[in-house]
Amino acid sequence: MEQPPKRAKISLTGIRKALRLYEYAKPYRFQFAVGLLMLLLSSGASLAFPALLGNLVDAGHKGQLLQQLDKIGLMLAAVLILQSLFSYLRIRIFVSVTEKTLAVLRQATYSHLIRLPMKFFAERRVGELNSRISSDISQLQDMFTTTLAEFLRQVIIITGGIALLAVTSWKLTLFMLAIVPVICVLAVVFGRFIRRFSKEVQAQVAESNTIVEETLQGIFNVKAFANEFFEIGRYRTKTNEAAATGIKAGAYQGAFVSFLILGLFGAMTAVIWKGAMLMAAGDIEVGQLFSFILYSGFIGGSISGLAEIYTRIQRALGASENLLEIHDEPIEDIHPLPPAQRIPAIAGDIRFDGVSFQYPSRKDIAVLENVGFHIAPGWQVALVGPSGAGKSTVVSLLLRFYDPVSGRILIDGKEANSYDLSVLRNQMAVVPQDVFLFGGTIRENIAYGNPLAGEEEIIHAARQANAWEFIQHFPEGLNTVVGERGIQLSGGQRQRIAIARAVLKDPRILILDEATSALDSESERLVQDALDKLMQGRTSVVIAHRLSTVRRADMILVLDKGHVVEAGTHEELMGKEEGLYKGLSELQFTV
Ligand SMILES: Nc1ncnc2c1ncn2[C@@H]1O[C@H](COP(=O)(O)OP(=O)(O)OP(=O)(O)O)[C@@H](O)[C@H]1O
Repeated sequence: MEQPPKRAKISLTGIRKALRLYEYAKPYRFQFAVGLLMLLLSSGASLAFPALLGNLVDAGHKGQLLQQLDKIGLMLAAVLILQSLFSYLRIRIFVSVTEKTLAVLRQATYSHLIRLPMKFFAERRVGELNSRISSDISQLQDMFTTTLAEFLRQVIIITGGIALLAVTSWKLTLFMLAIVPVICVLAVVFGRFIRRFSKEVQAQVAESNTIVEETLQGIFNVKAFANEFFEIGRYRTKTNEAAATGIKAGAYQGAFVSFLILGLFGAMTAVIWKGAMLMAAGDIEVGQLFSFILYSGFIGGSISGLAEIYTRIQRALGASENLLEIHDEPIEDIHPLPPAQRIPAIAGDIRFDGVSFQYPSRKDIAVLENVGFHIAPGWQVALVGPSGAGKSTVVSLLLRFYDPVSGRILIDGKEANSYDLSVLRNQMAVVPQDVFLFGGTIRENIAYGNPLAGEEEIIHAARQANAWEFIQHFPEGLNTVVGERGIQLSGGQRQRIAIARAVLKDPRILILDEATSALDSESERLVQDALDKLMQGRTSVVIAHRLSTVRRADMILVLDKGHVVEAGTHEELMGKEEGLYKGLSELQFTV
């Protein structure tokens, strides 16, 4: 479910922090200043409007010459035209500044986000992060395009309006100020109270919808457990609750409308009544009363509007805090590699030396303890062991997604963290268990291994990966779109695309996470054959789930509960009576 937007208290430090985001708007500050000027002018023009209308009424009332009436009429027309022109320019300028600023902010946020270390992503849910960022940025968009302008406009209207009123009649102004703002504030508070109810109804309806969604998605389980009536009951309770809250909210809503009629119309009547008294006493003119009422309406509207703006500013501050939190996270030391730096920089010798590790999110659980092994360049090494033994963690450390808590990882005899991270990762390729294909074409998916590769190289890689044959069979060949709106590839085909990607990358160290789900034997043969070709002449580390594929490995590392418990070739390990490997392999072949 979407989270409600975060609201931050409006405080000086909060505002000062949020102003850091202003950096992104800095290049457009002159444009912004012009926008502000337009705002001032359009607000000023709107203040002139009631005064002129009042003059018009006065002139008419006093039976003044048509000439005089025409003059005021023309001035009004000019004010109207200017106001609409200023507003048009103000909106255009603000929107243009906002769009440019937000584009830069979006780019900066994304480019920071994608360079954050794995640790950051392991601790957060990606979907949440995604919706968080997009909603935070749209809050800021609101802030820059409308909220700020509205806020300034309303402040100008309230202060300017009151000043103008006081000049006309301070007696009536005091009377009006004693009533109108109070009613407006009450209306806002009451309105918020009611909104809380409607939010509650929405939440309850959403909960009942979740029941529908979950049970329909999991209809197999509902039916298999014969829980239809249990679910009907659950749904009935939730919908009845929502209805009860809705009915209660309705009662308050009715009261709110009555209050508005009584309060606002009452206030208006009171001001006009007082104004009429003053007029009778000869204190003010009819036109002045007319413009007085218009100004009071403007002021009342602006006071109510400020409450909404206050909430929007809180949200914008909350959104800035969220974004700044991401911007403040330290990023990985990575950078784009020029083609010259893509050439092999290592031979592929890997040594783990007393490596211990815990995940930063769960520091109490030792995932690897004193793990040591040596892999010579060109070796094929299999990592085996029960689920949760730490196989994937070894690979994550090798990729330097995390650093060991103690011990050292050496690549070609040099500490892994003494290498440039981008250069090191560029020497490695991963063929994962669940191959992730992007929604683009097959060509784009293969070229992910080396975005600079040309057509020839891509085809060569596809051939090496035994993928060319099936790709050729698609009418659009390499340009076939995969994923959601394109062709769905089979598990074996996806794996071969991933292998082609790795071929194209031409790494010194290859990491394979063997698929757990079995492919059919033909597909399995093609994948295995492609992998064999890929592994030639490189150091490869295979997380092996099916022991039948590790027989030919130069070394098998058996992990259990974070320790390397056995190491050796298949024959050596099979020779160990009571050994874990022997046990596992016997278990697998008998099932
Ligand atoms: N990001 C993480 N944060 C915290 N703990 C984790 C994280 N990833 C894995 N672990 C824990 O580390 C231990 C080792 O996990 P790992 O994934 O390395 O095992 P594995 O041998 O690859 O298992 P499998 O064969 O099931 O994939 C497990 O207990 C797991 O719960």
